[in-house]
Amino acid sequence: MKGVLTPIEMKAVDRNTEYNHIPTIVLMENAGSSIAGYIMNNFPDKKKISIYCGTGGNGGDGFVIARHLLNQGYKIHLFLLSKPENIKNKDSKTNWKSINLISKTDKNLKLSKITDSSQLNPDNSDIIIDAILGTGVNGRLREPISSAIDNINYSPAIVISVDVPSGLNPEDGVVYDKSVVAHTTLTLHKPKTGLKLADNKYVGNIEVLDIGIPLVSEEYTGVGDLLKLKTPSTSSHKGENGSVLIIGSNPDYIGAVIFAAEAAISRGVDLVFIVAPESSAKIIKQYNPEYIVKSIEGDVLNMDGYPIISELIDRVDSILIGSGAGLSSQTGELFNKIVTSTDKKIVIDADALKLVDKQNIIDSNTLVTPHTREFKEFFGCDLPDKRDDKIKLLEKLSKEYNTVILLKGVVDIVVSPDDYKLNSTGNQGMTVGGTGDLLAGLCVGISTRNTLYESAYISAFILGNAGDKLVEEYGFNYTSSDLLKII
Ligand SMILES: NC(=O)C1=CN([C@@H]2O[C@H](COP(=O)(O)OP(=O)(O)OC[C@H]3O[C@@H](n4cnc5c(N)ncnc54)[C@H](O)[C@@H]3O)[C@@H](O)[C@H]2O)[C@H](O)CC1
Ligand SMILES: [K+]
Repeated sequence: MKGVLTPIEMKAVDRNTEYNHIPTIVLMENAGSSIAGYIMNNFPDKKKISIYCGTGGNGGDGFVIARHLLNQGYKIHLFLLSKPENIKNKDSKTNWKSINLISKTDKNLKLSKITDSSQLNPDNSDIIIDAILGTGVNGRLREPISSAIDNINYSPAIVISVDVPSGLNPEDGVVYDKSVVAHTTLTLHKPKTGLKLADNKYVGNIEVLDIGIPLVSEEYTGVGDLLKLKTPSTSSHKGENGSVLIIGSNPDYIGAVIFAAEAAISRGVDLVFIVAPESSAKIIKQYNPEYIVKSIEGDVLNMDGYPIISELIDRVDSILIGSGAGLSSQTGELFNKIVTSTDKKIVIDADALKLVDKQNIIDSNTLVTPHTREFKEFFGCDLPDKRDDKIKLLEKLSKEYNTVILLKGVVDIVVSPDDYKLNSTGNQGMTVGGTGDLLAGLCVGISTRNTLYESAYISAFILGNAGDKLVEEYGFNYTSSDLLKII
């Protein structure tokens, strides 16, 4: 598992936790109470505390912290840096209502709604808690947040930032406008990449607080991972939303490239080029006018097609080789030439796994998608029985051959040189022909805008999920065409 997360990876883990039946308000409660616990353990005697709150989840953490510290006898002045109706986050809204109610009854809590910076006065509390902005900050800091940050930075108080110092970019750690200068940053669940990249002056010492997110939310795929998909921009022109080249098929089997092409198109890919032997090219062309089909002379894919292929490689984002290509040595020569002559992303699937020499992928940017038997043939070694041993072996091979490995199985194991993820969606109905081509098509389609690693585990999740939906309706005898309709 990764030690630091980008904000979007954190959001995905958050969302996966909800998918794993833990409501997000529980995470906010855990965040707030663990931060309050840190304050009580480290500053037992500091009794006057200011908490500055924004309108998102970070602010919500602040409301929870106030509630817990009040119970420990602290005097709290809570500043909401907005009108309450601007609080969008549903969990923050709930905690706002509660802390607002408490302020009517508990004399140790003073609550101020700051809508204009003129309402801010020098802050002489012992401790200031910065719960203004966390991973959701974007753009120049608006008022009164901007002045509040100045106020905080001028004060002599010990400043504790919740999750991220407000104003610091949580991804790259850059201060584009201004940021709170924190004595300590209490980051939730895992450090965000920005904290590690930032000038330490802003972050102070980093403490990582657990908030009850189970390992499964990171180790396994979930709906949260779909948040990582780069959505096609509406104002895009043809080809901006990704273009792929699929090289496959042989006279006996043309369905593979069609399933792969349709799956890629289902992910919003604009341009699908297909290179096939002339005998199958004619039929493929008729299937969908969207395809740009180039045919190669001869019955099977061979080196005569390399000139047109290398031209197309320059025009696309990602390449898929193997779908129903057959096992002729001429095709093998072509595939090995392709993997050694471009640094574009390449998905090596199906028959290509029997034709490409693993030594040839080391300097390329590849994803291999074997099932158990294809794995043994491609890597020339057996798979251990225990899953942890499988993961260790896959991590070793992934590093050795600089490739992402999607090992298909009841639980798919996806391994990159620096991380792994498991996918448990799907069912035994998925063994029907064509599902591997759909998966490869999803991978090459998603990889036009995401990494090969993300595309592999997100594709496995999407396809398995589609299969699970079909089982509910049809039992196990569904077809790949049914799957295609769902994805
Ligand atoms: N698993 C977890 O990590 C948990 C995290 N939690 C906390 O939630 C925040 C993320 O919440 P989110 O609502 O996505 O974003 P923020 O609260 O950081 O800010 C969004 C909020 O702020 C406004 N805003 C954004 N940019 C600006 C700006 N430039 N100027 C002014 N205002 C701005 C925006 O309008 C939004 O209203 C995370 O950091 C944690 O602290 C939860 O506790 C749950 C578990
Ligand atoms: K903050």
